[in-house]
Amino acid sequence: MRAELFLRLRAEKPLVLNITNFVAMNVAANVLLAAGASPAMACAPEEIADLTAISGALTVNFGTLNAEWVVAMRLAAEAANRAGRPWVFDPVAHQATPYRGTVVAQLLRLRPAIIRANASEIIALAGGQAGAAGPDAGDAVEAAEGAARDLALRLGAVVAVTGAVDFVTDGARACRIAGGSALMPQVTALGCSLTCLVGAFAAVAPGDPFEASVAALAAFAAAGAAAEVGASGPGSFGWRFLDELAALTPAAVAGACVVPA
Ligand SMILES: Nc1ncnc2c1ncn2[C@@H]1O[C@H](COP(=O)(O)OP(=O)(O)O)[C@@H](O)[C@H]1O
Ligand SMILES: Cc1ncsc1CCOP(=O)(O)O
Ligand SMILES: [Mg+2]
Repeated sequence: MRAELFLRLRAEKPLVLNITNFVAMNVAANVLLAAGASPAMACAPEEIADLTAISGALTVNFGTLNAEWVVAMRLAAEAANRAGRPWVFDPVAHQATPYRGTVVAQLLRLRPAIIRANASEIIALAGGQAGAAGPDAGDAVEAAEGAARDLALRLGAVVAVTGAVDFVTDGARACRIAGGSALMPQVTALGCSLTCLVGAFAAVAPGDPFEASVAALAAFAAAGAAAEVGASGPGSFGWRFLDELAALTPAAVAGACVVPA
């Protein structure tokens, strides 16, 4: 299934609309291009519904939030729902401020198909006490697995928690994905970029956000492990990672360590 989705992504090059943060815009566009998708970054409320309607999927990331972007995010999520397109939510550091907390509640009501976040963000989303307030995780993925299952059932969404070993669940099914590299959290916006890649896989997997999420995380795990070979730090890892994403094969995506949980 993962290899098939990857081949479909490469063949169809889906247009993926991303409302993402200033830090991630360039990084994520390069990640999507390297993986084989077609990225569009936008945030104007005036055009966001129109752009959503012509895109295969929408991703929403509120890392560098402001009031105008919140309007765009709501309009885009509503347009995605109207058009039957999946939308993926990355609530970066939503636990940091009351403003983010208000916005996260508004956006969750608009029914994301997939939530992709780190362990601290998922724990906080489920109402728990997170070990970090900023964009970097302060909790292990294992500590967020219960919260992820609860959220998936409560929201009717797939929840993908990332870290050293990722965890994906739709409330009924669950699996863990190992691989990647400890250098990944040392390169900014790779988590945000992964959210965009989850959107790309969701665009070519209509009706199966669970498999789409697993495939995207497996692709990152495979490319991350390969990029670590020969990398001497976060800088060289960053460009090697893009090269490895571009060089990914269906066999490498299928061969990633994915274990039912
Ligand atoms: N210690 C680690 N070892 C291997 N892969 C990791 C590690 N930490 C994060 N990753 C990978 O980095 C990517 C981004 O995840 P993460 O760092 O959790 O997101 P965020 O940047 O949103 O906090 C994911 O593919 C994840 O599997
Ligand atoms: C540093 C930073 N500040 C606001 S958004 C952002 C990027 C976070 O990226 P990621 O969640 O992928 O580490
Ligand atoms: Mg993040």
